[in-house]
Amino acid sequence: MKKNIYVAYTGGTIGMHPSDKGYVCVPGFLSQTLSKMPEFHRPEMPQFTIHEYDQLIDSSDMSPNDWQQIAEDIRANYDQYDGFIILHGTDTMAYTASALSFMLEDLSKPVIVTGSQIPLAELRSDGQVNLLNALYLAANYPIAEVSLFFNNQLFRGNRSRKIHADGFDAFASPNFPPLIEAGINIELRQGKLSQPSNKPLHVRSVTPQPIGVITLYPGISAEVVRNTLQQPVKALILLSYGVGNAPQNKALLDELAYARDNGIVVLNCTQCLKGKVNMAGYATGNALAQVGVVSGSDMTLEAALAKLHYLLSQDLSVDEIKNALKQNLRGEVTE
Ligand SMILES: NC(=O)C[C@H](N)C(=O)O
Repeated sequence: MKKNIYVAYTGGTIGMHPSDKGYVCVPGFLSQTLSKMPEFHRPEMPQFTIHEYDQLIDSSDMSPNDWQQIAEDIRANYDQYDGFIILHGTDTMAYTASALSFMLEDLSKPVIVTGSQIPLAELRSDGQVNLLNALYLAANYPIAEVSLFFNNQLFRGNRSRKIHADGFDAFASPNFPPLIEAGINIELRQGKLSQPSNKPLHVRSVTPQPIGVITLYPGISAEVVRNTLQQPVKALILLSYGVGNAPQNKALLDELAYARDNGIVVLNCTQCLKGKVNMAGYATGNALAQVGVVSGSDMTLEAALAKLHYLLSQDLSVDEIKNALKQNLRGEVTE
């Protein structure tokens, strides 16, 4: 029996067409392009159905409401298909992959997010390799989690980041090894793939949440932090230096203490690409811990933001949210 894969096209370069304003999404164009590519219809390939969304978007326009639409779409088709491919723009792909990982609880089937840097219809497109491999992996490998396939590597979705604006190696997973490497052989990282759940899929809803993100820089003033902490902000991600350090500026630390006293969660993630936060390493990091800042450990910004959206959308107290942020919910953080 051939496997049956559901392909949702949300938008993004893979199905785009040039226009006088640059690339744009054109309804029907992706399906039309694919129908003319015989390799997708070879006997070794699974069966697949393409569902193009009514509003195809550049992924810069993605919002938590769109994450919800994708999650609902997977839920509605979960029993009829063996795996799911989400075709998505690369710009915010790592955010969507992270968000879906939290929203899709108890997955037992593969959900692979992919796209391309050059449209599928163009010469030298990377879309052919990305989509072909994603379909093949979804049909033949036991991937029971949300992952991201790009440039012959399958990454855990909530560990991935876009690291190259115009290269084919656009994604990396700086703090976690790739789940699968697709070379001459397809190599699985033993013990790294999540185990399939034996419970039914549970889709957790996410509603858009007011979350601030501040990158620390030399000379940052307390006013910048104060302005970001204005109502209705519920959480702040602080992209700190190195292992989680910040200037020992009293006015700035007072703003963070204000956040703590007013139920605003402050999460400390490093602005470094690799490694993790350790607020016990230096006095400058310890000062943050003293004012109630929570360690984001080795979570990516994308995973941290998606996790906060997810947690703030559930019925949880501030303390419960702070606790859950430190826990490994979907493989997003190293314990
Ligand atoms: N390569 C791409 O898909 C980039 C595009 N701007 C998008 O994110 O939709």
